[in-house]
Amino acid sequence: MNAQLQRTKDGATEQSRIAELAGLVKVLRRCLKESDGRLKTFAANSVQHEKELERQAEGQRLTAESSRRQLEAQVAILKRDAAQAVAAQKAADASWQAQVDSHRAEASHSRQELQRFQAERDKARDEVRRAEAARNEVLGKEKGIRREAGQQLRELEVGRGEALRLLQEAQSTARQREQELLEGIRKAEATADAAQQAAVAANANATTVGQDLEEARADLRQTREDSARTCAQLTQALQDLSEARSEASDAGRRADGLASSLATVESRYKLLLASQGEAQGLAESFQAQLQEASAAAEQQSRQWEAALAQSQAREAALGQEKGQLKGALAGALEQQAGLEASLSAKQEECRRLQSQLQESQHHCQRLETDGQEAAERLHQAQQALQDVSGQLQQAVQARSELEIQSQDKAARLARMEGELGAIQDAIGTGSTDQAEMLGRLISRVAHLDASLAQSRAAQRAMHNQLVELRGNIRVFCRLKPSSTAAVAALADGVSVAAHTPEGKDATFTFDRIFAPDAQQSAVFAEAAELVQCALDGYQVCLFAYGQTGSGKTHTMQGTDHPDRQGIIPRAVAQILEQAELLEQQGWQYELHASYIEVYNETLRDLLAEGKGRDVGKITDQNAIRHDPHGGQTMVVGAVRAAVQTPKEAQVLMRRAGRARAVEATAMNAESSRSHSVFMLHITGRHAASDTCLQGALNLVDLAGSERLARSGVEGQRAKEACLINKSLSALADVFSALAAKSPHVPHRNSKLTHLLQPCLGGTGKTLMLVNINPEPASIQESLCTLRFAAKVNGCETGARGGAQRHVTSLSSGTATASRPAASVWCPTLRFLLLQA
Ligand SMILES: Nc1ncnc2c1ncn2[C@@H]1O[C@H](COP(=O)(O)OP(=O)(O)OP(=O)(O)O)[C@@H](O)[C@H]1O
Repeated sequence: MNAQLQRTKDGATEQSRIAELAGLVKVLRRCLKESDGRLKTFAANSVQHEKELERQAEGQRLTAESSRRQLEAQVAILKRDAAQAVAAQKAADASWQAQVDSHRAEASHSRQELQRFQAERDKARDEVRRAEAARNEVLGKEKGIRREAGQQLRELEVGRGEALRLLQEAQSTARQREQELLEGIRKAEATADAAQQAAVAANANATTVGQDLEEARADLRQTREDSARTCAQLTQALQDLSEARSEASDAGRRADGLASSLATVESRYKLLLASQGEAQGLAESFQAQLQEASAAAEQQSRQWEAALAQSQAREAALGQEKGQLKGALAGALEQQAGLEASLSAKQEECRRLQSQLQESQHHCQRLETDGQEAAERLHQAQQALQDVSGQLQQAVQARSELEIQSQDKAARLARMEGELGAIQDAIGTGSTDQAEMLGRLISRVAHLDASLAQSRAAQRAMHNQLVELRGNIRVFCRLKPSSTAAVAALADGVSVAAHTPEGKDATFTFDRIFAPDAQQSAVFAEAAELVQCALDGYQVCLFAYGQTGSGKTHTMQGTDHPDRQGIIPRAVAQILEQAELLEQQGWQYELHASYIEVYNETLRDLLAEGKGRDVGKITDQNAIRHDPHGGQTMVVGAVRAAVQTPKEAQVLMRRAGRARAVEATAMNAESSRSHSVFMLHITGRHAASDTCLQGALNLVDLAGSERLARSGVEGQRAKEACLINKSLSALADVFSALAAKSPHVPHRNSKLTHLLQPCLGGTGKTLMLVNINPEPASIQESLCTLRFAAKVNGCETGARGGAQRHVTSLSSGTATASRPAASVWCPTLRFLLLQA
């Protein structure tokens, strides 16, 4: 236009200049009209932008305000809880301390008493021991004395017996001898009497013979006459006489013999008498000795008896003493037993008190830890609050900046309108300023676009911070409707109370609790922001965990009714909707879905065409392939179906639903006997920023954990149940390793954890939806589930670098795993901000 004007100035004629000027005026008018139109459009755009910005700022402010309020409420609750906990802890401490002190004093008193009794008992025992030793000594002595006395007595008895025997022998010998002698004397006397009688008879015979001789002489004379006759007779008589004489001499000899034998007998008798006297003397001496020995023995025996009596008396005294000591000992033992019993009772009580003390200390420690945690959370919350207040201030500042900018813009608009007026005025004088103004306006529009983009980037950064603040492993808990309930949601919206069979109430806190009346849409609204992260290049996993029949499939899939649709169809719809919205910003998204079943530790493609249990079975043991650069995970051999509309996704889900292993059990008429993983691979390309994002959304409906006794399954079903429980425990092991910050996380222990490794490894984002059947009959399973969920809730994945996006350069294809704060542009978030 300037050149045209210049040309006009330089060489045209007046006419042609007028014509040219007229033409120029027309051109200027057209330009003016165009610029007018563009200005109007710009003004409309600016107004729209301004409104948009205002709306965003308002939304931001409201969000920040509500976050601030929530945080303030949380802070207040935490402060109150912490104060209550500290007060309760102090009171409990004081009471326990008092109890412990009193019990300690009692225990030490009892200990002292026990020690005193033990000392007494020891003394009594010593005395008893001494008495027993003395008694044993006395008994030993007594035994020795008795033995000796017995020995001596026996010896004396033997001596006495010997002496008696000898005496008896001597007496019997003496008596025998005496009798023999008496017999001999009697015989000798009889013989002497007989010999005397014979001699008397012989003397009488001799007298008679003399008389006869006289008579014979007389007769001789007489007979001389009768001599012849008498001579014969005489001779006869002489013969007789000689015979008588021989007989008399025989008798004399015999009398001599008898006399000598009588002398012998007499000497023998004398000898015998002497020996009898000796024997008598011996016997007497023996008798005397015997008497002496007997007397000595008797004396000794008396002495021993006295000693025995003494020792018996002593023994009796000792026995009595022993009895007394025994009594005392028994008393002492009884007392000791009593004391020991009381000591053990005291010790028991002491132990109980100590354990109570320990428990209370543990409780105190727990309370302290809770307090510290609460303080930490408070601190974090305060920091978050500060952050949020900072963000709020920033937002307010941004808003005021925007307001200033809009005021600026209004002023500029006014100025521009003025300028326009001036241009219109200056139509006759030239359009140089108008052209400059147009240039300025164009650059201003570009500047406003840039500031709008900046403000959106700030919003995204804030959103990411918000999601980061909420943690990369989050746990929601949903309670199934039930007429009777042993598990109930608390009013704070983040806790449930479970009434245990022991009659206690256990409280569990999670990121969010859905009461039994929570609608599917409300559950999804909370999960939506995580779903959204998949569009930004994150590996996202959302899984439903819980006992069989607790509502996992209901939560994840729901039914076709729009109000009862579960998370999977809603997530797909949201992602498609967002992808469409982001197209306006230059993003092109591609979605591919796979639907994998893990049944009895075998992978199956639920989207495979065909019928029968073996259709889609993936036999390749290495079918799961993870991108080493943190990109998408593929299952080799599984269908990857392109998804462009929610309808297509629905068709896929129906196809998968038909193929899924479902059985009727005692707990659920349609129990899922497998884990199903809906894998949505999302690839976003942004040519202007040379960016390619690869995210994944894994939506998992786990098979229900079950106790075989309750679910009533047998055979193949029981085997299934065992494998289900095994793979669930492998999942629990992965979370335990993450919670313990173990260097090794056992992802490969089951197909399920291997498949979800990128999401469960600490670099992805995970949401666990815990489904609880609150009916009292399921309380054991509910407690197990809640405990496991609490463990998962305690997992900290920040140490592993936190969640990372997978971003590559479209031109070079090089990949970068980036943290949310990196400069690469995140495509989503407006939706999330509105949700938040
Ligand atoms: N929140 C709920 N509101 C209404 N009905 C529910 C809810 N949760 C579950 N149900 C119903 O309870 C029954 C069992 O639920 P579902 O099949 O989802 O359990 P599941 O945990 O998937 O069991 P399994 O592990 O055995 O497959 C279904 O009929 C379902 O419709």
